[in-house]
Amino acid sequence: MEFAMIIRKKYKFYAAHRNEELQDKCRNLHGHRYGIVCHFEVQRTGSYSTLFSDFDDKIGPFLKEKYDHGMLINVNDPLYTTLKTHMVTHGEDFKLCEFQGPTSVENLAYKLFTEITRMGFDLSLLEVQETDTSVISYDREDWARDNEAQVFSAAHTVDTAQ
Ligand SMILES: Nc1nc2c(c(=O)[nH]1)N=C([C@H](O)[C@H](O)COP(=O)(O)OP(=O)(O)OP(=O)(O)O)CN2
Repeated sequence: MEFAMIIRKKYKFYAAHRNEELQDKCRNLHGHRYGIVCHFEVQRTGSYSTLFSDFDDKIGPFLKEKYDHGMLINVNDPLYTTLKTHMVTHGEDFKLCEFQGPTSVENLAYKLFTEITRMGFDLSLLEVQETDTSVISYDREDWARDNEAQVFSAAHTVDTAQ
């Protein structure tokens, strides 16, 4: 007999960003320790369902490579062009994690949900913690709505290269 259950896995990465559209302290370049909790729906047929390592072997390295010690940046933020110019003129290679819209935690959740789903995992809920006091819970319905609304106008250019 097969039945569904949930496995919860936690990850984290450190990244810089800013909220260029907000008229407060969040406009400044600053950093966060982003805490990610993935709720995966898995099928259980015996003593084991999906092994923890099946998640860790893919998601851990992905977050390390694409996000950790990088900068989340809206490609429409003028700072993006400035950083790209700096990289060319100074021969530096910053880790820029490109968003097609503001780097809000809501948009980060959308992007991560998309990327993790495209890896073949069945996410039912994603929690993203940006600060000590703020966590968002983002589920399948949120993702379906965001896809429908095309939250990023070029939403489906999300980079999933691994
Ligand atoms: N709905 C959202 N609100 C805010 C977002 C967001 O992505 N979505 N982001 C921010 C900023 O990134 C900010 O860094 C976090 O702000 P804040 O909660 O004010 O963080 P603090 O830990 O500094 O809170 P204090 O209570 O002032 O210590 C803001 N809002």
